[in-house]
Amino acid sequence: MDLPHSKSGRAGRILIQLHGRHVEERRKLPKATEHRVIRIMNVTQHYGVRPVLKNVSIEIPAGSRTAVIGPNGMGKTTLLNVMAGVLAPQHGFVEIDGLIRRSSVEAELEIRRHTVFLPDRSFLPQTRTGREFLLAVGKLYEVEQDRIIDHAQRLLDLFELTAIADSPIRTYSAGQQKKIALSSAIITDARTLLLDEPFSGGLDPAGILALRHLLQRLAERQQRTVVMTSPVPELVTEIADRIIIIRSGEVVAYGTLEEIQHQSGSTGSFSELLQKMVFPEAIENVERYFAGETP
Ligand SMILES: Nc1ncnc2c1ncn2[C@@H]1O[C@H](COP(=O)(O)OP(=O)(O)OP(=O)(O)O)[C@@H](O)[C@H]1O
Repeated sequence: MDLPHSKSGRAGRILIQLHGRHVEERRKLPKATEHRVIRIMNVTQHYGVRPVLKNVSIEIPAGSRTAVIGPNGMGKTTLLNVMAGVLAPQHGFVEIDGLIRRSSVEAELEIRRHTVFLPDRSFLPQTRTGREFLLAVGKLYEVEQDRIIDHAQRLLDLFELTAIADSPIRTYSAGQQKKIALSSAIITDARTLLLDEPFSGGLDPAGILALRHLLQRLAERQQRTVVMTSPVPELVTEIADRIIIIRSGEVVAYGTLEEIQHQSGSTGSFSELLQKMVFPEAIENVERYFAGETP
C-alpha cells in the first residue's frame, strides 16, 4: 500500500524520509479543518500527451461511501491515484479536509496521517507474517499498542486468517494476500480510506461479505469516508451511498443512487440504468460478434 509503510522503490524511500521528518516536524504541522470533505477541483491528468482525466470536479462528503465505477481503462485508478497524492495532476488539485495534496511536505504529512490508500496490488513484505505486518502498520500510524494487538486479532478472525496469521505472507494464497492487505488499511484507523478495487484479487464470497459489512459500518458508525473503485458495479453499488460514473476520463454522473436515477429520467431498475450508462456498447458488441458468425 502507499503511505509511510510502502518500502519499495523511489516512492517508498521518499515516504520513509517523509515519515522521519514527520516525527521531527509534528509540532509544525498544519491542522486539517473540522469541516471534513474531499474536493477534486478541475483535475486534468495526462499520461504523455493523452488526457486520461478531463477537468474532473467532485465533492465527496465525510462519512460517505463512494463507488467509482466505469469500464476498464476509463480512468478510475488514475482518479484514485490523484486523490491519494501518488500522481500530481497537470491541472487542478485535490483537497482533503481543507489541505491541498502535495502543496507542501507539512500538508502532505498531515493528510497522510488520516488518509490511507490501498492500491489494487499493494506492497506486502513477503518474509513477514500477516500478524507482524498488521502490528507494524498500526504502529506506523501511531495507533495505541493495546488497540493494535486486539484489532489485528479481530481483523484476522474476520477474514478467516487466524490459522495462518503467524506464517510468512509469501505462503498466502492470492485471496489471503488481498485480505491481509485490506486488513492493513483498516488497522490504521485512518478516517479516509481510498481503496482501489477492494473486491478484486481473488476474495472469496465470505471475504466479500465481510468487507461489505465492514466498510458499511465504518462509514455509518465511525463517520469514516470510503472511496472505492470497481469495474463491476454490482460489487459496490449495494453498499455505496454515492456513485461516480466515469467514462473516457469524464464524470458522466455523480450523486446518490436516487439522484442519478432522477437525472437520467430512467424508470427501469438501477442495474438496467447502470448497464445503459456504464456499458452501453456491451450488448451491441455481442450482437456484432454473432452477426459475423457463419451459420
Ligand atoms: N502509467 C501509465 N502510463 C501510460 N498510460 C497509462 C498509465 N496508467 C494508465 N494508463 C492509461 O490510462 C487509461 C486509464 O487507466 P486507469 O488504470 O485509470 O483505468 P481504470 O478505469 O482504472 O481501468 P481498470 O478497470 O482496467 O482498472 C488507460 O487507457 C491506461 O492504458
